[in-house]
Amino acid sequence: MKVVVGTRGSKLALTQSKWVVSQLEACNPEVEFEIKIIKTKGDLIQNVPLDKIGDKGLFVKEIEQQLLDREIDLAIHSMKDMPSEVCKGLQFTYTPVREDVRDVLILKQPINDLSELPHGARIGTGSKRRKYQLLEARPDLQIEPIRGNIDTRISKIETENLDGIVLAAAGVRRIGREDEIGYYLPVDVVLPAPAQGALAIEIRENDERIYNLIRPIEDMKSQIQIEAERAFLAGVEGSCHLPIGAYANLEAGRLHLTALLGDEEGTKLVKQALTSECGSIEVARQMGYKLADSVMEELNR
Ligand SMILES: NCc1[nH]cc(CCC(=O)O)c1CC(=O)O
Repeated sequence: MKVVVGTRGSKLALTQSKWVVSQLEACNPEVEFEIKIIKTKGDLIQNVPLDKIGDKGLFVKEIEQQLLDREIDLAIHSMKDMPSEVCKGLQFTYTPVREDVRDVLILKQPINDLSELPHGARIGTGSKRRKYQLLEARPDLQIEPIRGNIDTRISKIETENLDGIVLAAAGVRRIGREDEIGYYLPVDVVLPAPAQGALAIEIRENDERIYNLIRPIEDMKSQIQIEAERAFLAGVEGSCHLPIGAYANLEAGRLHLTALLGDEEGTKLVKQALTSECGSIEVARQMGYKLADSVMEELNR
């Protein structure tokens, strides 16, 4: 039996897809997996700032269409890049175990505390979530907009003479550049994006044949956390135009969900947390929606 796996062609996408495929091969020795690279619209307009193109589906639509058309059998994405609404006719399986959720600074000189960054340091990021939270901790920083894949962004430290840039730890580690991480931003300083560090395996709805190949690498704990974070995202109808963060941690049957929402200009950032007994995805989702309502209420007060 042959199974075709669709992925974007960026170094990060390919590395993580190869990692998932090697896990799947180990559990399904009788199956031949083939990786198929699919170009998306998002790959073709690398120079446009992300908040100008808005639509999150940009990096996934072509891949989802090939799933629906049976050109591929499963697709692997960064869950963080997936729109909160799942594509009709498709479903996510329970994600494989999640990487480090934190954001990091890539710096010329590593630091041990955010206060060690020079006054007025120039930090590159195109994300409002990262920008406004960093400015809350260090109002003197000069945030410069940057885009591109991870290698491109890191190279901008030199070419645009920056002191550093912000990236997700997960991506930096996956492409093997974690030596260059200069500081791990604690989640209580910069709350990560919903589902940061998590992968999504997408299949056709009710495709039991393919789902059965994936079941052995599912991770229920990651899934509960991610469902709570993505329910928050769906609840605030998250777009790339607003700073949105969410991080859920499941410990001893209790889910701690922290979430952040701000306005477009960053004049107001609301952060709230909720803790509850949680043993199922349904409860996790309800917590996400509940926190979304409460955060929106405070933002619009
Ligand atoms: N938006 C691009 C993107 N999608 C997923 C990751 C990193 C890996 C992850 O969070 O799973 C990145 C790069 C980044 O934000 O630094």
